[in-house]
Order: sequence, then C-alpha cells, then structure tokens
Amino acid sequence: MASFVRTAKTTFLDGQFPVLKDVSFEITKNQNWAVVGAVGSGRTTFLKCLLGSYTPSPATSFKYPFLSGTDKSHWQTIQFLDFQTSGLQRAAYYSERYHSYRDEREDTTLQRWLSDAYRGPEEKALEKVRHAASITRLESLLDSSLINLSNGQSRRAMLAVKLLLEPKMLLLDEPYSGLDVASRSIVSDLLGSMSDASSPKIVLSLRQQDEIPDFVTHIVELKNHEITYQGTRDKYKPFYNPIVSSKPQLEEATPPKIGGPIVEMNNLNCTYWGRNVLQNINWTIKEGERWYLSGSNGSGKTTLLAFALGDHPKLFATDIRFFGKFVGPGTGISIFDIQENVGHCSPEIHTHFPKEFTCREALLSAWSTTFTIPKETESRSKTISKILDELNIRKFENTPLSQLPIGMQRFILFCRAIIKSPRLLVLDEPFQGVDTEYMHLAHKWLNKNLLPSQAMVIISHYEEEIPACVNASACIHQGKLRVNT
Ligand SMILES: Nc1ncnc2c1ncn2[C@@H]1O[C@H](COP(=O)(O)OP(=O)(O)OP(=O)(O)O)[C@@H](O)[C@H]1O
Repeated sequence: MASFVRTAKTTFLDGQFPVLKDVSFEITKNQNWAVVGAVGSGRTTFLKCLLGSYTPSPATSFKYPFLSGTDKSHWQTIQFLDFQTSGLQRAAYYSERYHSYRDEREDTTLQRWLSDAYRGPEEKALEKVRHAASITRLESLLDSSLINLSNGQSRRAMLAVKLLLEPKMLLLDEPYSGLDVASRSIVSDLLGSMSDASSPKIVLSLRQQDEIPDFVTHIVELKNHEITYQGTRDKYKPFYNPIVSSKPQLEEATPPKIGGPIVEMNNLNCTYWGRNVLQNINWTIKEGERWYLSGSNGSGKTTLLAFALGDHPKLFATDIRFFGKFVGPGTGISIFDIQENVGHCSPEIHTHFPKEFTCREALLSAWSTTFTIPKETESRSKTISKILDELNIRKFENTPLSQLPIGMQRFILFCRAIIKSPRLLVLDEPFQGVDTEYMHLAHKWLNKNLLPSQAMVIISHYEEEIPACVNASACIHQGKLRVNT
C-alpha cells in the first residue's frame, strides 16, 4: 500500500498565519508515529495538519497517497479525537451526574449514543456497537446514561465512537491521560494491533513525560511549533533535561500539623441502580493530612469526593460531618459554609468552566461559589498577583482560557483551587494534560506553601503526579476504602 501522508517542504497556514513551516514528513504502512512535546509545543496543530485542517503551501506539496484511486476524501477517512470537544453529552451542571433520577426523554444511554454514531448498514449496527464497546471494555456500561460515566469511562466511550466510524487513519491527542494503569495497557495493545494492521493507522500525541507505548516505531518531537526531531524511536533522545523531570522534594516544606477532623464519614454507602459504588466507608480527613486517593477508572473516587465536598445529593441521608457539624439548619453547617472552605479542581469542573474567562477572571472566580466573576478587592488583587508570579502564569493574565492549550487551562484551574488557601483542597486529576515543567512548579508550590493545618486530597492515575507533601493514602477497590497507614 502507498503511504498515508506525504509532505515535502510544506508550510501549513491558518488563514495567512503559518502554524508549521517547512515540514517534510511521510507515514508509511509499517510505521507507527507518536508526536511528542510540551504543552503549547504544537502537537495538536501537527495532528490537525495531518487531518487537513490547515492550508498547505505549496498546495501540491501535501498528499494523501492512500486515497489515490479511491472516491473517498480525507474528511471521510481520517478521524481526529482530542477527548475534549467530541460531543459526549455532559451534565447541565457539574454535580448533576450524581443524581440517580433523570428524565428518560432527555437521557442518552451509551448504547444509544454509539448506535447513533454508527454509519454502516443497519442490520450490522448492534454487532458493531457491541464490538466497539467490548474492545474498549465498556460492555457492562451499555445501559448507563452517558453523563454518569466516570472520566476514564467517558474517554474510552469517545474512542469507541471513533472506531465505529471505521476510519483509515485515526489521530489521537493524548489518549492515555485520565486512564488507569490497566486501561492504559489495554488501550495501548488495542491501538498497537490496529495500527500495525493499518486498520486504522494510528498517530498519537504524547506529553514529554508520558511513557512511549511499545508499538510506536517513529517519533516527531516539537518545540515552539518547530520540529526538533523526526525519525526512528531508537535514535530519539528527548530534548528535556532528565534532572528537571525528577519530582521536587520536600526541601523548604513547612511541616503539617495534624489537627481536628475536617470531614468525617461514617458507614457511607452509595448505590446506583442496585450497584454498590461505595460501601460502608469510614473515612476522616483531618487538618494537616494530605491524602493520595487511588483506585481504577469507575471505582468511585470522584463520587466519594462529591460527598467530601458537600456536593452529593445523597448527603442529607448520610452520616457525614463537616468541621464537626452535620449539614442542616439550626446548629448545623450550610452547604455554602462548606463551599467557602474548600478549593476544588477536576476534569468535570474543566468541562463546565466558562472558557471565555481570562486567566485573571478565572482566578478571581475562586471567590464566588458559582462560575461567575465577583468584585475585585485590593486583597484579592494582591493574592492573584502573587499566584500569577509564583506559578509563572503572568504571561496569560489577560488571555481567555479558550485560547490556551487544554493542559494550561487545567493548570489555571489548579491555581484557582489553591488561591484562597482553603481548609480542604481537593485536586481530582489536576495535572491531566499538564506538562512536567508546570506540574513540578505546582508540586514545589504545594510542598512549600500549604498551611500546616490545610488538608488536601489528590487523585491521579500517575504516581509521578503525586507531590512529595502527601502524608496519607487510601485506595478504593470494589466499593471499599482501604486506608494505608
Ligand atoms: N448518577 C449515577 N448513576 C449511575 N451510575 C453512576 C452515577 N454516577 C456515577 N456512576 C457510576 O459510579 C462509578 C464511579 O464513578 P466515579 O466517577 O466516582 O469513578 P472514578 O473512580 O472517579 O473514575 P475515573 O478514574 O474514571 O475518574 C462509575 O461506574 C460510574 O459509571
């Protein structure tokens, strides 16, 4: 078979503006390519050049040889998936997914969503949908409502939809972020076998710290929208300094002071449609404790944190105390009081956050309990200024989030979570898509600046994303919480 894509000294233009210059590149049948680089290096742009989203100059320098002699266009045969804007039905507001009742007319199950995406002969639809769900390990969730899927399950669902479209080439932007270790290896094996058989040919983008999957044979490395390496994997030497990529240690850390309980859960249960997602959970988060909460995709981490944040609709039927008080009128604590004292970031918040906010407005919105921009007082302004400098985001101060790479948007939402020094800081996969340099800046900041009494819970599927200041850990498995002491 002829090669998939060939460019010869091509400049790709977005209108008049060159997004990548002088690219000579080819993907042949027996090659599996990964595009590697930091956030903002041009990885997504590179994939979009292959997709045909930009104008090649000279026009004749860019070809899809695999299409010659067919009546298909590249739009019909190449799919791009960035796991962000791919049309997965989301909740109207971010805690809506925790409700167990939903209007059936409004609701879409995974099965219905996959069937709607399928374009082939109707009599084959069921078989194809089941196959796509099975290879992405979603069979048992076919009857689930889309908005109830966990973050990792949603990402696999988006992949299933693209596979149903049976593309010849599939461009995947960071396919492994948010997946647990087992899913990463399953998805990697799946992508490898499909790419080897050119069914479809896979090109994926990876952050510089991501492990390069075994099936990848060739690498393009980008820095500031320029190619810094292109060739076989065995000759590739990453440009970044390995010393920079080791995790910051607790050098200047202020030691935590373990104090009274912030959240106390007693015998907490959560059942959806007869399935016990959380069972008899007893967990106390005390002042000064910094927890690492682990568990595979769909194990219930985000659901458990929804309780800890006072966000879960079953809160009132649960034995849970915040700062020593039950939620309720009179001597109880209000949801507003809880929210005033927590800082939170998560992939769900990122999905719902208004991307038209500038970085400064996003930080200021930390002083509002909704996604709105409150008044800027002198002291808020001072705190914002400090964070902009300490976390090296001053240069993005007046840039709307929509104009920043996804990883940088996530990083800014991390900064929004920490900015008020909340009594409880909940970081649910804060570094998904964030590159090493910024993640380490965040680690250093947490190690050094968390107040001794501040409590923190962090979730991640990557060990290297857990800062050194963590001093406690717990794991959810089959609905039970195992606390490691
Ligand atoms: N409202 C709901 N109705 C039915 N099932 C639900 C609902 N909310 C969550 N679930 C299911 O509960 C399980 C736990 O979801 P949760 O988001 O807490 O997992 P997680 O551990 O955070 O996963 P991930 O690592 O993928 O983010 C999942 O299987 C999810 O599909």
